[in-house]
Amino acid sequence: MKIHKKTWLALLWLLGITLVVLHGTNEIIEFSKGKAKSTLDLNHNLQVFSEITEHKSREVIKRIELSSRLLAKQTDLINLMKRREAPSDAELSDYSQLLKSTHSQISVITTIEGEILYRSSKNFSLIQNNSLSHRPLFNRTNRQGFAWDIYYDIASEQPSLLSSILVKEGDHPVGQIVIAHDITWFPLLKIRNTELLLVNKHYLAGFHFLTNTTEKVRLELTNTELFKTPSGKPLKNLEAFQPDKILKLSPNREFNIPYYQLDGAIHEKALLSEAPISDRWSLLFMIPIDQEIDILYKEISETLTNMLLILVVCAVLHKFIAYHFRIRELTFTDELTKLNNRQHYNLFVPPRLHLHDREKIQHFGLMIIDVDKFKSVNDTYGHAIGDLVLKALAEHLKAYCRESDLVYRFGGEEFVIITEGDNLEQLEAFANRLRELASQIEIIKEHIPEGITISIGISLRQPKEPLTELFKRTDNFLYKAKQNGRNRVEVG
Ligand SMILES: Nc1nc2c(ncn2[C@@H]2O[C@H](COP(=O)(O)OP(=O)(O)OP(=O)(O)O)[C@@H](O)[C@H]2O)c(=O)[nH]1
Repeated sequence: MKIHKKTWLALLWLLGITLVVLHGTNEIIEFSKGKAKSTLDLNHNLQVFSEITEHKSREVIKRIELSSRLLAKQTDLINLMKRREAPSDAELSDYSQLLKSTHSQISVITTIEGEILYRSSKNFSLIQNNSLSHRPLFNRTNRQGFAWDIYYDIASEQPSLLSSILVKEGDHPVGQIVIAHDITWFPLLKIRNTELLLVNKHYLAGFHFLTNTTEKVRLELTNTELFKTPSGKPLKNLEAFQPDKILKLSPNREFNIPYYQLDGAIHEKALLSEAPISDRWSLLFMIPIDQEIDILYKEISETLTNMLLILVVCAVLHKFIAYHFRIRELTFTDELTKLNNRQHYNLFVPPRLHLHDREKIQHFGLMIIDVDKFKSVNDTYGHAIGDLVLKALAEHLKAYCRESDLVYRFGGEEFVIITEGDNLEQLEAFANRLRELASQIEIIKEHIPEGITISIGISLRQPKEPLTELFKRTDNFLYKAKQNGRNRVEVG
């Protein structure tokens, strides 16, 4: 079963969403952040989107311009011929150049398939020559004959004309033969047949012209007597058509139809009319058409749909991830200091103990920090200044800790730091530096001239020691620091 690429895209995003929802781990969140930066960059996507659209639109405009020029040229030539004037070589060469400049890569028609626009009693319809539901127009292996594609509708006793023939290469329409009655023979011989059969890029204009011409042809030919056979019998099932041969006919030659099928029998050299072609068929020409503009429009609309889909998904994911990060922030962050909170500690610290147990980490340290006499700070300077102290101290701790350290506000005026790799001496020295510097924090001293002091308890985790035990032991050292006069560090 072929899965559409949009479905893949949707599945991929769905997988992403599921991963983020199911595993709110750091890694996934960091990964999502990275993704958010690249693929979810709305501005970038919008820019790409507008560039594609602009590029495609420019192409369409260019093709429409060329198309109008070609159409104008064709109309000029037709008008010339209507006045029974021969176009000059220069004009023909212009036309030829224009065709050349507009044709696509296909340079030689290798196969010509017929597809026919024919009029039954009321409607015009398209018959594909390779369609099973219709008989082939052109039977290569058994060439029964070729003829103008004239169909006599016996039921209605009305002659019908296969008024135009679409020439295709594969599935690609490359030209359209239009038979018109009232104008002189288009001097196609001067323009190489292959050029006429080439794809040009002007489907819209070509089609417009074609439809008008076809309708005109239809109206004119319906009223003629052209469709009677010499014997006066109606023609029936004239099937085959060879555009290249028709193009080789010259205006001065008889319009000679070698074969046609009449009532199932093959009649050789039967003519539609004894009259020379110039009297009977005044115009036969091929209008190269191409659906490229149509295809471009389709491409644009597909691009639009795809890009819009991506943008919608991006927008939804943006919101989703933004909410996700916000919820995560609210869950794991202390609102006042923006440090990690106790929930974060409960969730993310225990897994780290495994590393210590497996001796992947040599030292696992815990530090509990408490602001001394914080109650009196609040009482003396007010709660707002108390908050300011907590925020400033949090920044101070964050600034002096390593990236790998985990810094927590544990509640109230109590902070916790988890360290890895430092021995007790190193931790004590670090804690003392923190303590000394805390008393000099500028912003605090602006409000509290004497500054603040902190007390710190430190422990290193013993092998296999539960986190709660470690915390209790460290808290005892903090208590000891308080007992021993505050503004000091106690280790154990
Ligand atoms: N401004 C402010 N104060 C807080 C906050 N959380 C807790 N507190 C206050 O912090 C004070 C803690 O006081 P205590 O536990 O008595 O301890 P202390 O005054 O620091 O004394 P020692 O710890 O013994 O040095 C209380 O007055 C709480 O109201 C907060 O978020 N903002």
